[in-house]
Amino acid sequence: MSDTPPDGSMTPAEAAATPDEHARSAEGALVRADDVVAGYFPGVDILRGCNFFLREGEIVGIIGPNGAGKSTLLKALFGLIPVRRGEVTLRGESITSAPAHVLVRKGVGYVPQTQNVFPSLTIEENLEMGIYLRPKQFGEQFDRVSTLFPLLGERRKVKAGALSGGERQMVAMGRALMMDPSVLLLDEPSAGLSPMFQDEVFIRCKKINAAGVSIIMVEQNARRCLQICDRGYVLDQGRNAYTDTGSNLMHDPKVIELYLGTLAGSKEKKTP
Ligand SMILES: Nc1ncnc2c1ncn2[C@@H]1O[C@H](COP(=O)(O)OP(=O)(O)OP(=O)(O)O)[C@@H](O)[C@H]1O
Repeated sequence: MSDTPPDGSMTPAEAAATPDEHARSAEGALVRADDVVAGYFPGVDILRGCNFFLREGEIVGIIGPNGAGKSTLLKALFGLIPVRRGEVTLRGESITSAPAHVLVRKGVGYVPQTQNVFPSLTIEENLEMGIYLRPKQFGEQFDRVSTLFPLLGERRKVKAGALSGGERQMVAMGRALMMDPSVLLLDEPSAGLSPMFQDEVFIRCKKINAAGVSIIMVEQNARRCLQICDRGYVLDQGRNAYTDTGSNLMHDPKVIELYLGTLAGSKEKKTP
């Protein structure tokens, strides 16, 4: 049975969030989550049947109110919490609840929101931790990552604890890139940064994506996130509420009213 009412009472973005439409669109996706139920405590489900997909080359944003389950969805994709129902696949292969080190070997990187660097280690040592599974490739990968973010090479001997929040975020992303992942999961990369550094983070994400990495990004800064995303998902109470291109979501009256709030009338900024 179709989830979309024939009277067209759903907006296109709402209709796209239905399981039926998800099943149609997610065919051949790089990462795919179907009907995922997950949580932290027995009997308490935070994700209550989430659907998600990422195509090769895309940046996909996940936005929604506080406590909607955005970070929980990333953790479920990365095997940090058990999936109680549903399936997660990578290139069609099941990775449901696979441990993080297995996913890292398969080319998935994850940057948590907080405590994502070792403050007492240098930049170089932090990046070394990112490639402990293949230590012989350290030099080659450090050079590659430093080409993307020259500051990491220039300040390689500086302790991460001495860096600004924006620089620490760069170290965290750099470390996740050391294994040359094809997919990067970013949990609120702009959190706690000043507007200028937030902008830098979004520009950096575009740069990483242009280098061939597909990105899944959870963000509180919903408007800015949607500006750089190919597609976005709005989660609410552990379920899909809306999904569409970043641009369509940004201009969807219901999404503006419910989730973009007072920012709705604000001037849009362009990402170089
Ligand atoms: N480690 C944890 N243990 C128990 N409950 C948790 C844990 N992390 C999150 N939760 C709960 O799961 C729910 C969803 O949290 P989650 O962090 O996924 O939300 P979110 O959409 O990312 O929101 P926010 O932007 O506020 O982080 C919340 O009710 C939260 O209290």
